[in-house]
Amino acid sequence: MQLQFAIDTLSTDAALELAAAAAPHVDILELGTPLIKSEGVAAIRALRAAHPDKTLLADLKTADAGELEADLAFGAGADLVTVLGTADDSTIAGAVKAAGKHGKGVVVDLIGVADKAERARQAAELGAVFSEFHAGLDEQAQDGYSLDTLLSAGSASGTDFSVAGGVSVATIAAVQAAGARVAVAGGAIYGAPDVAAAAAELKAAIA
Ligand SMILES: O=C([C@H](O)CO)[C@H](O)[C@H](O)COP(=O)(O)O
Repeated sequence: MQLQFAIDTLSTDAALELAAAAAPHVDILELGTPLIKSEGVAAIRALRAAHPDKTLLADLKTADAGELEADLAFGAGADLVTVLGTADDSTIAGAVKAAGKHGKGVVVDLIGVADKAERARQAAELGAVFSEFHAGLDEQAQDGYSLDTLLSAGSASGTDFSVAGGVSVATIAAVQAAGARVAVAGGAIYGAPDVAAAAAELKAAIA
């Protein structure tokens, strides 16, 4: 299983600092949605320049104009982009078309999707490389939130999937046991006092 670091910061400088510390211990560097909204695709160019050989995921969470938005991010150096599972099939298909042009890939983010397993199967048919079983920061803050629901749905989907929703050192082994292709961790890394050590600890837990 791969480890993806969601860099949910607001400035490119902060993202570069976090990425430099965590990169040796993670497989995928994710430019978080807040970062891309704050800094634009210039942040993708900066991370690409600093990490020429690392897999970069731009968490665009595209809802419309899939081909246009994906093309922008791939052109700036992203290897993977996210499109919302709640978007129209044609939006996902458009992003997949752009991915084909650049030799890159699309991840479908299932945040807010009721039947995540079924939508993941549809996303695979539309050409997504995998789907992200995701509970966002707002859902995580609600009473009774549990990662287990995401893990069961991911396993039941029969697709390649990632999991995001407050993954931590306490839960990452369960993510791996559920059969995920990628575990996504944001706050557990960028919120730690020692970012490099936190990333290394997560990686060691799934080695
Ligand atoms: O995608 C995310 C969220 O919607 C904010 O943009 C996070 O990157 C994702 O949830 C992973 O972060 P943690 O939940 O803090 O691990």
